[in-house]
Amino acid sequence: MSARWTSAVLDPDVAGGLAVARGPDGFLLDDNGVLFPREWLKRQDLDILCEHGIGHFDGEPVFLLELRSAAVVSGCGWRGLRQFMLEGDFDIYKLLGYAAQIGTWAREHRFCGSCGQAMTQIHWERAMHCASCDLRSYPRISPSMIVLVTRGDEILLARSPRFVTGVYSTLAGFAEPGESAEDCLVREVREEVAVEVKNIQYVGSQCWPFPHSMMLGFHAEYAGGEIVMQPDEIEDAQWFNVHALPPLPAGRSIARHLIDLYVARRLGLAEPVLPG
Ligand SMILES: NC(=O)C1=CN([C@@H]2O[C@H](COP(=O)(O)OP(=O)(O)OC[C@H]3O[C@@H](n4cnc5c(N)ncnc54)[C@H](O)[C@@H]3O)[C@@H](O)[C@H]2O)C=CC1
Ligand SMILES: [Mg+2]
Ligand SMILES: [Zn+2]
Repeated sequence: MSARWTSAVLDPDVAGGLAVARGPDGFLLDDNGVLFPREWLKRQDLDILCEHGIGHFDGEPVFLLELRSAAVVSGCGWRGLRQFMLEGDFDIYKLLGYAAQIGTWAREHRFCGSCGQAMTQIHWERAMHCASCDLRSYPRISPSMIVLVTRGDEILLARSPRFVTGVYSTLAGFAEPGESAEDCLVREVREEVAVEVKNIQYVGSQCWPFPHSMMLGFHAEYAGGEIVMQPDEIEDAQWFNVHALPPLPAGRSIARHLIDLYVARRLGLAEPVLPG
């Protein structure tokens, strides 16, 4: 949610409004951006898998056209969601992050996971329904813990082989069934760097639509152990002094917020605000 964007379940059988199109290479855009007049967009040569009414932008109804394949639309190009996260209007990124999660979910829930029959959209709540066995499937959200571990002026950062060259970040991992947020955090830190933590403090949360994480951000203090890196997951992990930090994650990420917040407190600077 944001000042300009609010999600809502809208009936795609009602005409009009604006639409975004999502294909394998991201979202369609032209010089005016990603929001197109919906009826115009549907007249283009697009291979539409499904359509969902997703909310309102500046009061206008917005729909998602989820495409089966890429298409050429004259005067338009494609841009991945990550690019919108890194730069440009934050409200548009929020809208597209939501659209991407709904698109991924709709694509992966066309058939009932229980009996295998085709599912249909419910128009009064965000769910796919199986008429055959009455199962309802809701959008998938994956809780993930992310934690900045600190030891006085030092902070523990690590690199995954998937990261941009040189960038170090906070430790993160998906919750498993049976765990509390704190259990997950302690397990992930143990697994990834073999370090023990204490004084776990919740800081804040962030939707991370890559593809459907809900990041719960924490601060924790070092309690013991020497760094032992988890093979494959962690390429390098080090204690960095707050005065000599390596290249850090993107400005809008909660990873960056956790780091900036601790550094600000340590150095007595103004505290940053988590983009939400
Ligand atoms: N917004 C931010 O600042 C940051 C967000 N993240 C996100 O946090 C999430 C977790 O971080 P990772 O270190 O990658 O996780 P992780 O440490 O649990 O390991 C990733 C592995 O978990 C497995 N996995 C994938 N999806 C899963 C799911 N839904 N549930 C359980 N296991 C799953 C896969 O084997 C994958 O290779 C990712 O979505 C990542 O993009 C990570 C760091 C910063
Ligand atoms: Mg991890
Ligand atoms: Zn079924």
